[in-house]
Amino acid sequence: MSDTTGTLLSILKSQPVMPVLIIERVEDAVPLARALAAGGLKAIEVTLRTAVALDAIRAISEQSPDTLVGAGTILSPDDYQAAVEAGARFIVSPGATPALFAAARTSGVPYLPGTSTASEIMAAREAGLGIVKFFPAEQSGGAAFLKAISSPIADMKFCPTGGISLRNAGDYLSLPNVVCVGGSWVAPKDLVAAGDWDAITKLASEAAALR
Ligand SMILES: O=C[C@H](O)COP(=O)(O)O
Ligand SMILES: CC(=O)C(=O)O
Repeated sequence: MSDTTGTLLSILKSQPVMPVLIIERVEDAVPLARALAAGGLKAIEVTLRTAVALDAIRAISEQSPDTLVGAGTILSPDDYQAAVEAGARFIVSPGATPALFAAARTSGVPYLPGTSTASEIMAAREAGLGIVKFFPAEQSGGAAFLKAISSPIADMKFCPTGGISLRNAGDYLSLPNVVCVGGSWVAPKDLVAAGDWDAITKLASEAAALR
């Protein structure tokens, strides 16, 4: 196992649910991260889907010391580097490309690529990674896919994401090859817009108690 896979596994094993966040207003970043950490979800993924995402990652890494912030929706090596410079402690992408595997090889910051087929999982394994995202999980075969893949590709671990909520998270978390699940349900858009941080802490506590 590579050092970065070891680092990533210890981050992802520390909680059953990884919040996947789309932050529209930079001023929401720190209170949102603190609300999630108060509920027990300290590792979070801020997606690079908004203009303020890098500033949000920077603010969280500087002002929410209990949080371990990662960056999602990394589509290029430039995104990878910008996210690391902003303070991201791990990097997530919806799929994977040779350029991103190369960026990961030369970075000390671990990479969690998205996969949804046996060949993509094998390519990540060949690149030296021991854990990948399974995305979009529900649309790509769900828990049944991960159960089926565990026999031919027995040494890979997964963080399924996409279409997962409190209702079906247990189907994934009960599988031995699943380390945690990702999901946006712990930070709903309306609660973030309303600044209802207590409600988000409650959702995070429910999620943190899974498994
Ligand atoms: O793009 C989607 C995110 O990865 C999370 O998916 P979700 O909103 O279905 O939880
Ligand atoms: C969906 C996902 O994996 C990402 O945005 O990075």
